[in-house]
Amino acid sequence: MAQRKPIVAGNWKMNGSIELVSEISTAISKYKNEQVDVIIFPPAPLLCKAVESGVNVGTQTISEFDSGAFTGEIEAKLAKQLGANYTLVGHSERRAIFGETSEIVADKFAKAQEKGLIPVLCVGETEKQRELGATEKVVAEQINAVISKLGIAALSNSVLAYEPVWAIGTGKTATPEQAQSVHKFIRDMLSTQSEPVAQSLQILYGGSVNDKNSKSLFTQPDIDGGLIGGASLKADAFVSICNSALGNV
Ligand SMILES: O=C[C@H](O)COP(=O)(O)O
Repeated sequence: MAQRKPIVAGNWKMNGSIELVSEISTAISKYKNEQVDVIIFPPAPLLCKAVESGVNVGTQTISEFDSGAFTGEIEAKLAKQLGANYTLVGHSERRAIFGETSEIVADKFAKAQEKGLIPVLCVGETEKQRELGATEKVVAEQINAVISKLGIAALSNSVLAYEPVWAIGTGKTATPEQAQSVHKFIRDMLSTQSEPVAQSLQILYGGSVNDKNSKSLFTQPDIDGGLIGGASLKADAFVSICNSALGNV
């Protein structure tokens, strides 16, 4: 089986402060040469502060357009120049609140890669969709929107995050077995198109991950770390989650 380096990513959403950048960057500086990649996704106004602090940084979304009359948007080329290395695309809050369709998400994914950012493609089903037994169908459609536009090879320079919408910010984490089952489904689905891409792709779990449940999630064979919301805003909890990705908690 391919060795995949774990990633622990903190999505601050529209939270945080200059002080928090300083606190978290100090707390996670010890992971620089460790066997885990730690990435912070601060709100856009904190991007430069976060880069200056020395942490590995991504944006929470990116425009599918090049520069121009797009008030409020984040340009991929500029984000890269400023020091971002990653961007989230298709987070469920962007899909649900800001109307991003899977086609728009695929355009954003393409623009990110074109400008040198690594896209972290977020996918996941709602509670209703899970109840209807449509989890795999929904996740497959969200991933296939990118593959149809760019081909399977595009996924080799990206990260995937499975985030069941019902588990986000609710305290209702998927069980390790539930999460592993969807991660395995994704890897099996991709392996029908490219075994090397399927085996090397890092697939993160997100949804109410905390310092108590991270280890049992991260030790699942197809879970390669986490995309952390609320718990990434607390230095102690976030450090503990990073440690569990290293397997030393
Ligand atoms: O991007 C992160 C996810 O939305 C998870 O958020 P949460 O850890 O607060 O549930």
